[in-house]
Amino acid sequence: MSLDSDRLASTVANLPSTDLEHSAWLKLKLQQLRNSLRPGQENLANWNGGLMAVSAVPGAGKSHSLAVAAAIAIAKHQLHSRKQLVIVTYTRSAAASIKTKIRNLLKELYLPPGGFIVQTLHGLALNIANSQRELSGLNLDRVTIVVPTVGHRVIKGAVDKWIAENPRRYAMLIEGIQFDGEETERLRRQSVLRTEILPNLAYTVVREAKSSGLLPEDLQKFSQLTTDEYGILEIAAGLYQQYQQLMRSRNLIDYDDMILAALRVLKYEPMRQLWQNQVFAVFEDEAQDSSPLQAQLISILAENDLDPDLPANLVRVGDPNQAINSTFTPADPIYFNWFCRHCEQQGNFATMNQAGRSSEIIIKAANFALQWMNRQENKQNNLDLPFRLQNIATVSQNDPQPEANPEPEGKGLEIYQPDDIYHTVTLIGERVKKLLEGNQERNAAILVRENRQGRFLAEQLAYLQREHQIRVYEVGEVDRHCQIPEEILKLLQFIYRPHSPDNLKAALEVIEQRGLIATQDLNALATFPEQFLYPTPLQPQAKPHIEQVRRYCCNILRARIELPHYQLIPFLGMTLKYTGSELATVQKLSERVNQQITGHSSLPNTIRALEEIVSSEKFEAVEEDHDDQYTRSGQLTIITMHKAKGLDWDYVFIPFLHEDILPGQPWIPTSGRFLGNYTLAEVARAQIRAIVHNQYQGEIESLLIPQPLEAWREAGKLKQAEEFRLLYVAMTRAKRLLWMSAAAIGPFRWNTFRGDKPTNLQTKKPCPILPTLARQFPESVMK
Ligand SMILES: Nc1ncnc2c1ncn2[C@@H]1O[C@H](COP(=O)(O)OP(=O)(O)OP(=O)(O)O)[C@@H](O)[C@H]1O
Repeated sequence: MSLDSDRLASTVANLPSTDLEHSAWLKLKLQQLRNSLRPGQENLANWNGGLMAVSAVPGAGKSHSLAVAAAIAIAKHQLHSRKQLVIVTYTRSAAASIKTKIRNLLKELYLPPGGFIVQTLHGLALNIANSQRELSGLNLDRVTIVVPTVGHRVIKGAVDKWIAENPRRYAMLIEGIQFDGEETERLRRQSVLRTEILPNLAYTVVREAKSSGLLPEDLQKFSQLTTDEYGILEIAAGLYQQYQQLMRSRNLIDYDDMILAALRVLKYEPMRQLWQNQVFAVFEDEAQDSSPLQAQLISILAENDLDPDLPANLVRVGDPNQAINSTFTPADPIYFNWFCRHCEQQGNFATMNQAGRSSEIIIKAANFALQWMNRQENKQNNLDLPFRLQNIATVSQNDPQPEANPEPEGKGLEIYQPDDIYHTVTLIGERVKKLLEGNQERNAAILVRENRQGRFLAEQLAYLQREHQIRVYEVGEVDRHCQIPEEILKLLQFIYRPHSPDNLKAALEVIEQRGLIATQDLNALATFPEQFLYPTPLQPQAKPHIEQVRRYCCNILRARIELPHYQLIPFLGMTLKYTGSELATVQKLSERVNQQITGHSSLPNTIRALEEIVSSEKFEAVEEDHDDQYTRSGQLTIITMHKAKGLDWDYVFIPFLHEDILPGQPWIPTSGRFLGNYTLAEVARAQIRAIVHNQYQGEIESLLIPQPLEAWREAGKLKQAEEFRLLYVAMTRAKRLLWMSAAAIGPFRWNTFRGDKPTNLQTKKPCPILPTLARQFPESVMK
C-alpha cells in the first residue's frame, strides 16, 4: 500500500525534529497504517506476540495485510539485523513482491530497510543448514539438489534394487488377484510393475513420508500394523529405504533433505538458541499448503530462546478453501485447520472475510458454490468438509482499494451451454474480441483443467492474434518446451539400445503423448521388442494401428544408420512434429549438446550430455516464464486452474466444465488392474496420512491404518473435495466477468484428443455445480 501524495506532502512538511516528536509522529503514522486496513486485516496489524491464526477468503488481501502488519511490527518492536521478523512464503515471486511492499512501507516511515527477511521455506532451510555444516551434514560443494520425478533415475534405481532384494514379494505382486501363469501376461505385468506401479509408489511414498518426518524405519514399524495381502506399506518402506541409500551414495539431496538438515542444526541447543535469539517472530503466508516438516521448522524458529514454554511468536495466514495441492503433494490443509482450531480455543484466531477483487455477483456465485459443494458431503465434523464455512463479503464503501468490487461486465456471471467444444471456442473468441479489442488496459484468461484443453483452445484461437492483434499466451506451451530435452533423450536411448523393453516403452510413450500414434496398451508392444520391431513371416499379421506404430519406430531407428549422430536431435525434433518455437528450442538443445561433446562426439556421449541436462534441470526453453507475463493487459492467457492460483483477471472464462473431469472419478490405469481395484500409491498415501494425523493428535495408541479398499475410497473423497476447491479457486480469479460453460458434446478423453484430426465427439454431462448455479442465477443463463 502507499500513503496518498497529499498525506505524504504534509508528512514531509511536518517531519519531527526531536526524538520525542519522532516517536509521536511514528505512532500517528502507524495508526494511519492500521486504519488503512479492513476489519479482519486489522487483527493482524494489532498482533502483539504469541500464536495467531488468520483464515482469509480469496482476494482478502493476505499478502497486502501481511506486509503492512510486518512493517508495523518492525517499527513497534524496533527490529534490526540481529532481531528480525522472518516472513515465509511458498514461491520466490511472492517473496519478492512482499519484500518490495515492506521496503516501501518502511521508507514511508523513514525507517531503515532492515529488521526483516522474506524467504521461501526452502531458502530459509538452506540458510539454517548452511550455518553449521557439520551439524546439518549438508555440504553444498559436494552435493547436488535434485527434484526426483517418477521417471528419475534414482526412483528407477530404487525400484530395481527393491525387486532384486525382494523376489518373494515381487512374485506376489505379479500374481495379483488372479493369474493363470501365462508367460506373455507375466512379462506384461513385470513391465507394468517395474516401469509404472512401483516407481509411482516410490515417488509418492518418499515425498509423503519424508515431508511428514517419517524415516524408512518408522514406516517399516508401522507396516507391522497392516494386514493386507501385498504388505503395501512394507513395500513402500523398502522402496523408501533404497531411495535414501541411492541418494546418499550419489551425493544427491532433495528439498526435504534441506529441511531435515536445518532441523538437525536446530536440534543442537546452542544453535537453536542462536537462531531463536535472532528471530523475533515468524509470519507465514499460504499456510494451508505447509507439510508437517515445514510447520515444525517455522514453529521451532518462532519459539522464545530463553523460555520454550512461552508461546511461540508465530502468525500463520492462509485460506484452507484454496488448498489445491493436497492430493498429489504432501501439502495437507488439515494441519492449518487444526492450528486455526487451537488458536480459536485460545482466543487468538481471526478471519479476513472482505474482498474487493470481484463484482458482487461473482462473489455471490462463489459463496453459493461453496455452500452447495459442502452440502454434497454428509459429514459430522466440520473439519472434514471440503470447505471451511467462510463466506466472502464485499468491502465497505470507504475501502482504500481502488475500484474495489468493480461494476460487472455484461451479466457479471454468464453461464452457457454451447453445442460442442468448437461452438465453445467460437463463443469465447467473439466475446474476447469485443472485450479486449477496444480495451487494451483490461486482461482476460481461459482457465482449463488439463493442458490438452489449453492447447486445443490456443490452436483454435490463434486467429485473435493474427487478425485482431490480441495476444494469446498459452502458458502450457512453455511447459511443453521444458519437456523437450527429456523427450529427445528417450528417443536417443531407444535408438542406441532398441532391444531394451524399457527404452522401447519410454520412446512409445513419447510418441503417444505427442499424439502421433493411437493410445493403446504399450506394455503389450514393448514386452518383446525384437518380435515387435522385426516380425518374422511366421508371426500373425499385426493389426493396422500396431503396424503404424512399428513403422514409426523403424523410421526412427533407420536414422541411426543414415544420419551422422550430430544431426539426430534436429531429425527427432522433426519426427516428433515439433513446430515454431519448439523447433527453435530443439535447435538450441542440439547446439548445446554438440558444443559439449566437441572432440569426442558419439551417440553414447550425446546421450550422456543430454542426461546431464535433463537431470540438472538447467536447460531453459527459448521462452521464459513469469507471473506478470500471465496477467499482461490486452492479453488473453490460457492457463490451468492450478497455475491460476494467486492471480486474477478482469474476465475469466471457464469452459469444458464436464462431470467426468470435474469432479471426475479416481482412476485406476487398465494396465494395473491385476492388483485390484485401487492403486498402490494412493493407498500408501492414505495410510501414511492416517499415521501422521494420529501422531499429530497424540493418539497413536488408537491408530488404525485403513485397509487398501477403505484407503482408496478415502483418497477418492479427498480428490473430489479438492476438485471442487479447484473450481472455487478458478471462479474467484474473476474481477468483472465470470464466464462458465459445459458443451453438450465433447471428446471422450482430452488426453487422447487431437483438435486437428476428425474425432467422434460424445454427449457430456455438465459438472453438477453448473445446472445448480443456473437455477440459482437464472438471469445469468445465456441463450
Ligand atoms: N486494506 C487494503 N487497502 C488497499 N488495498 C487492499 C487492501 N487489502 C487488499 N487490497 C488489495 O486487494 C488486492 C488483493 O490482495 P491480495 O492479492 O493480497 O489478495 P489475496 O488474499 O492474496 O488473494 P488470493 O488468495 O485470492 O490470491 C490487492 O490488489 C491488494 O493491494
